[in-house]
Amino acid sequence: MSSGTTPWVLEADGIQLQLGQRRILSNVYIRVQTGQVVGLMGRNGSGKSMLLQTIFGARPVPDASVRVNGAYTVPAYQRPGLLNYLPQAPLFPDTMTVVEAAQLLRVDAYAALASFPDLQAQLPQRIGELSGGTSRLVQVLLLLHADTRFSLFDEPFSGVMPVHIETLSEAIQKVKTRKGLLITDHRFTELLPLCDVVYILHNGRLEALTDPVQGLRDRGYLVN
Ligand SMILES: Nc1ncnc2c1ncn2[C@@H]1O[C@H](COP(=O)(O)OP(=O)(O)OP(=O)(O)O)[C@@H](O)[C@H]1O
Repeated sequence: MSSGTTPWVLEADGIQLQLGQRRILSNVYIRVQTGQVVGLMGRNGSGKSMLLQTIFGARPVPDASVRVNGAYTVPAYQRPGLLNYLPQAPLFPDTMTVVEAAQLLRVDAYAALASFPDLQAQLPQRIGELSGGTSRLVQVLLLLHADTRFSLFDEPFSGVMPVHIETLSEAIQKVKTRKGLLITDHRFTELLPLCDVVYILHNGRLEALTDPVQGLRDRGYLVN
């Protein structure tokens, strides 16, 4: 896939979400473009997953505007080749093999796992037979290499061992030359160096941090 010279821009605007008495998202605006990794930070329960689900289109909310290159695109998942989404929960059935999952996404599994030779040996295995961290890593790699303009990842590093996070981060850096990535993860120290833009979600409001490290320190997300 080639994104050409003009970047693609994915924007979500006016996102409001109320669950019971609680306002989860208040008039949220977020922007991701191809060539960027955008980090979404926030405390447990701040609404990060809800926001990703809303952008993807899995959670309809009133008055939400999701636009691609300025054109209204709701639900975004219906537009072929636009975006994919890794939820916190497993994406594929346990009985599916890694090869079958790759075929479903039209991904060359061998190429997608090229940075992880040990994983290539597990291609014929059922996803339910992989360890938790390996399963997570495989899912992230397959979605990362799928032919979409954008990928939305909800906790891609969850359960993945540090040395693999390092290799995965290198793969993300390579892929972002043709993709826009919106990533939320609590592994701030691993995620931050990858990010071109960092947003923080707090009390329903989304704020872009001009100095992400200092901004996260000031808010008590980073100790040092
Ligand atoms: N089905 C539901 N009904 C009511 N409230 C819900 C429901 N699902 C989630 N919530 C609440 O919505 C809020 C936002 O949840 P969300 O999963 O988006 O948070 P998050 O920022 O992704 O958290 P985490 O970092 O722990 O994954 C939480 O307070 C959660 O308790």
